[in-house]
Amino acid sequence: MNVAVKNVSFAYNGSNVVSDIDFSCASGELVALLGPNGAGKTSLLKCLNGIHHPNAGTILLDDTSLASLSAQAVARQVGYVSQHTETTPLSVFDAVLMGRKPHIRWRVSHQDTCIVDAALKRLGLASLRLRSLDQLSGGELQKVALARALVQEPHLLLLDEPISALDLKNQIELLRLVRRVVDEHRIAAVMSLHDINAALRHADRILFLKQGQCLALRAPQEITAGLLEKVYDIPVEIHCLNGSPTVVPARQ
Ligand SMILES: Nc1ncnc2c1ncn2[C@@H]1O[C@H](COP(=O)(O)OP(=O)(O)OP(=O)(O)O)[C@@H](O)[C@H]1O
Repeated sequence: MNVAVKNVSFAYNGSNVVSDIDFSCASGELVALLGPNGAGKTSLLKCLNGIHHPNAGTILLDDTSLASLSAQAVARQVGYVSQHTETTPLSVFDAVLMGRKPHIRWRVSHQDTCIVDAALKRLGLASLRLRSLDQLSGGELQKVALARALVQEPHLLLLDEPISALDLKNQIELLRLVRRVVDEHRIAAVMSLHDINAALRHADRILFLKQGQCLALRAPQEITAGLLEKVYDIPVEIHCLNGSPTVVPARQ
């Protein structure tokens, strides 16, 4: 799927928190959203999944306006991993199965349960299959949320800080998994992150937001220390480590 965001603005109570954002994300592309707290990353992601309605601009999913699609049609195409996962007494299996809802016609099929089991295995959640969500750790919940979005088989995957509660191994594995899904299934993905180095390693392009505005949209190798200083108001250095640009705090 190709996604085109054209001059999108969004406001809470009349005050813009996303202003005139313009970018595209092609099939097979992973765009990272970076920026300080409160920059508008979550608000922009919620515009992309139809939860929020922009007060200006348009979002096109393969030339179809998102605003013209029913909630069901959006759910068939767009998967969303939110920043906060609700804990309910549902089992892990049932919670992930809910991701199949947009595709289920009359009843859950054998194929649906196979897809769910495969996602649980892929994310290392098989042993927690029957555990209640309210008995999971924050990191396990984050992986359940990704599994639910993956079984939806979306054409556009939206991820809001998907690694914030994960340990190092799980962070690396989850981002590699997202990268693989994007590459293998040629889906488009937009992911907000606070880990700049993870974005540099995994994203094709990075959109920097500050106070709701796009400061830059660049490929990882085009990012400069000056740009990061402008975004985060703190001096940094970029060094090449194992062939990848890596950001560290500037020596004082
Ligand atoms: N429901 C709301 N009503 C009013 N203002 C809100 C609401 N939700 C968020 N905001 C404000 O909108 C702005 C953008 O918030 P948003 O959550 O999109 O930022 P973010 O970049 O995702 O932040 P973070 O990195 O801290 O998660 C912030 O100033 C925030 O205080």
